[in-house]
Amino acid sequence: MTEPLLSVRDLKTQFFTEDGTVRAVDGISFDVYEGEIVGLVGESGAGKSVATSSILRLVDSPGEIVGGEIEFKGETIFGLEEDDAGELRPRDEMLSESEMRERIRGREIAIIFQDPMESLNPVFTVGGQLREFIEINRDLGADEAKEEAIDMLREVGIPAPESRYDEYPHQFSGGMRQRVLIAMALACEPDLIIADEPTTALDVTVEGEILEMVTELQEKYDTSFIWVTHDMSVVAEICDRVNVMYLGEIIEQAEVDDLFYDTKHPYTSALLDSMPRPDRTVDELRPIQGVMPEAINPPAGCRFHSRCPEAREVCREVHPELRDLSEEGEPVHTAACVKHDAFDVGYDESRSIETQATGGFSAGLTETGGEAE
Ligand SMILES: Nc1ncnc2c1ncn2[C@@H]1O[C@H](COP(=O)(O)OP(=O)(O)OP(=O)(O)O)[C@@H](O)[C@H]1O
Ligand code: NI
Repeated sequence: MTEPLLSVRDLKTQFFTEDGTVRAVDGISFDVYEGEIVGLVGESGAGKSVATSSILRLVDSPGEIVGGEIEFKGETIFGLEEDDAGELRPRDEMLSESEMRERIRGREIAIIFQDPMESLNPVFTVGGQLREFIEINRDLGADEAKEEAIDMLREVGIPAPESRYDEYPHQFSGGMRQRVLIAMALACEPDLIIADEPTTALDVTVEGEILEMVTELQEKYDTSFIWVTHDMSVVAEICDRVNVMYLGEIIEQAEVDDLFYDTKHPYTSALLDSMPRPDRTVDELRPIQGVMPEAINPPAGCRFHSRCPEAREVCREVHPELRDLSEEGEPVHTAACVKHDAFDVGYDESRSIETQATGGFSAGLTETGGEAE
């Protein structure tokens, strides 16, 4: 197998707040290979955005990447080592802040956010902003950059790009603005585009059109994507491989078809049951029970046990690491759930517990779990 374009290993990012340490990203590992769209999916607060800002080293105080490694095209975006005194310090080969700013962000790794108005300036024309961005990042002259900007607008499906070039962001619809941001992201021909819920605020039809366009552009440019979403139907539509996040951890990792048709983690099943599907009526939708606990004090054992319909006593005690559960010769499919035989921690013999998913107990009672033994 070829080397991954991006490799994230045991990444940990925390926020040091007055209330305590928020373990927003708590030891995640995943790879992105050339030309694939990798999903990062999970409910609000799972740590998806913190994970992506960590990859760009854009985590601000009181947040900090406290551990792990991020390698991109053989270079170290993040990595620590112990010095002679046993203190952790950045490795020598770690890219400097100016290298990140001037060479990596925007050029080699582009990012698209949910709200295009965060990235577009309302007082300048759309075309002007795109042209300036191309001028700066690709060292082109103004005329050439303008031509390129119009081409890019056409490429992302803006009708009559020559005349729309001179319009202001507020004259564009939400979907059109998001297309402009995709044009901006593609303009520098980056190797990787990180898309953080770019279609979440749009209506389903517009979202569908944009996802279709991205799929086409992805094939044309062979760009890799990390696609952040809380929506499994978006995953189904666009991703090649998926990482499911829960409370700072990745709990299942698989190719998209395997994730949908051979689901291994109860949280993934719950996410899938909560999403509309063509083969089900709306009445059959089952929202995930309970709320995600705080990332300041994650529950012991499996972090999902307080909401899991299949939880047993052992789930309160054993904190499962991701394990590959695929058959020999099959693509890797990892999950962090002890109900699978591969974990061999006595799940079958363990007694079922009541959780928010089975009814009966409040979040407080199941999380402390004191009366179990
Ligand atoms: N600046 C901050 N200070 C303190 N905690 C933070 C900060 N930013 C994020 N967090 C916490 O980190 C955790 C992960 O947040 P993150 O924004 O990554 O979630 P997410 O999966 O992107 O959710 P959403 O779908 O709502 O965007 C949450 O518990 C959040 O409260
Ligand atoms: Ni987010």
